[in-house]
Amino acid sequence: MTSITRTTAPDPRHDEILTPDALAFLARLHDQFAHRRQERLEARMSARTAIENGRDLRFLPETRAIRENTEWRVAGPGPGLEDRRVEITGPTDRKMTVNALNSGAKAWLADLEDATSPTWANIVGGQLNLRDAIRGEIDFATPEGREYRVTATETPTIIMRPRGWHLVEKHLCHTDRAGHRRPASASLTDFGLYLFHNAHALIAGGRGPYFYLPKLENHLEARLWDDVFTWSESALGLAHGTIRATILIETISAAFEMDEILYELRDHAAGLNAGRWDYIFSLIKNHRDRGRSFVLPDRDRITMTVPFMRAYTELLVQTCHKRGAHAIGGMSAFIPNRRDPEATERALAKVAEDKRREAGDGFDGTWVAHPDLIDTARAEFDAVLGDRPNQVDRQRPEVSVSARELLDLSTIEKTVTDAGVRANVSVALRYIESWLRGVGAAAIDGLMEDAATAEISRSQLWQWIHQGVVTEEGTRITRAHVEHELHEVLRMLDRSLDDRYDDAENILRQVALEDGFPTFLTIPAYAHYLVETAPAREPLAA
Ligand SMILES: CC(=O)SCCNC(=O)CCNC(=O)[C@H](O)C(C)(C)COP(=O)(O)OP(=O)(O)OC[C@H]1O[C@@H](n2cnc3c(N)ncnc32)[C@H](O)[C@@H]1OP(=O)(O)O
Ligand SMILES: O=CC(=O)O
Ligand SMILES: [Mg+2]
Repeated sequence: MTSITRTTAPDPRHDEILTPDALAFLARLHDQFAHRRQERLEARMSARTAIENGRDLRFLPETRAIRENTEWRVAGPGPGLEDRRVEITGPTDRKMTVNALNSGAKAWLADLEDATSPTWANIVGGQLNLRDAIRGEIDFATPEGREYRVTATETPTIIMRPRGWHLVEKHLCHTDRAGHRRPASASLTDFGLYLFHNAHALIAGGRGPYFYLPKLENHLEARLWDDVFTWSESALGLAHGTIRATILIETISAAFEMDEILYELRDHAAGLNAGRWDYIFSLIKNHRDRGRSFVLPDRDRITMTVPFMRAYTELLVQTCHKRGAHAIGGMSAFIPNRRDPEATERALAKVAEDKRREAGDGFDGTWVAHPDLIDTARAEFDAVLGDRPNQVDRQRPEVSVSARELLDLSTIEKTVTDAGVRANVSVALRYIESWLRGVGAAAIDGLMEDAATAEISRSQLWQWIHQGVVTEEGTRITRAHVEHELHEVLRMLDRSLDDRYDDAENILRQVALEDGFPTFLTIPAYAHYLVETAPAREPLAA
């Protein structure tokens, strides 16, 4: 008998999400797909080893026919997804949920990935908030008496982003037919609970169960998601193709398989998104041992206009429109500050520039991190789209991107500065501290920081140390130098008795200063710091 078991004592409202039927659905999902997830994760390790050993990524010869076949198209937008010109992203706590629903954006990426610290309270609480929001029951008041109410006449279409395949959910355990007990897959948990509780209500409301799929590395991972969708539709009595997915192209290997990823998910795919921050992280991570030619400059110098980033976004728009899929732009990290009009003006100018370029390149919509950015982003897309809901019909036959261009860092100016090292230490440390307190997206030095941007900071530190990079000022970046910077940053912080800087420092040391390179900082950080101990073990479903 297979089962999903909770490893923590129940919280009364959590029982509305972790119902016996929902857990039984999760158990069946895991019976079907847990072993295939494991296979895909093992395949990731061998792919990485090949790159480490000098093999360059390439367009796959064995899938050439899929790329060259001009006939096939994807399902395209489901109801409520036709016009996605501005999408707001953010975590799913109750306040953010109400604010996102009132924001005026066309869609809301309700995020359990980069912007969420996966504490058990955030994960189940997020599911509760989504469930309440979809049923129009999300209004609440803070203890101080501030009331939050959904007042918008038209709320954004909700697109939920489950956690990536690499993560586990240790507060649920799956026992398979052979009696092996393992932590649940975070992706299957997030996807399964959301679909189980909300699919029928979403459809009744004229929209549907829509997902962003994060951190895919290749088309076989897309095939796994497609099989998960098809199986789940059948299990829950939904018509095949009801689920729609927008797939993030945010790993360097996925950039070589955009057509193939859309093809695998063609009955469910609505679009691709250019997830720039994880993309940069993935480029660094996979080539970290490949010598100086893969070293990148200070984080703030890796802009969207450097040639390898342009090659990636141009290819993405071209591929999407060829297949009838939406191309959705990414996140400018500049955020406004309601207490600082000048900083806000600078951020709005940066965001406008970013969105103007995306709309001009053919993207159909874009992301913003903050409600005060919506008007700015919308104006740039309105200028290009006018009354049209999207520009999917705009083909880009003139675009021709080679494998070499996706990987060519030779034309980028590679300056690393002392300030760039200090900024990476400071941002990574402060972000991890926030994440440990359960806050997965934070405004730090005027920028939006989340798990993806923090990964860039820590992986640059690792790579600069291992490649013996010397800064513009002549400092050799060694472990001792980064340790020194870490002490300086810690010394200058405003500390409080209940902050988590000691733990954050330990994590940063582990993920940036040791010889080993954890594939994601959130894996060890989650296992050691976010998992609650188990006061109760309660078998719930069979
Ligand atoms: C790499 C990627 O994956 S990008 C996608 C993942 N990252 C994200 O989604 C980040 C989303 N953005 C955020 O989380 C926030 O904007 C932050 C953390 C960057 C800044 O948040 P704050 O410090 O609260 O900003 P600020 O104080 O200016 O917020 C003003 C109001 O706007 C609300 N707000 C800010 N951002 C958002 C958002 N993304 N969604 C909904 N409401 C928001 C705040 O809740 C606050 O509401 P209140 O007046 O009721 O208190
Ligand atoms: O998820 C988005 C990214 O930029 O990373
Ligand atoms: Mg990402």
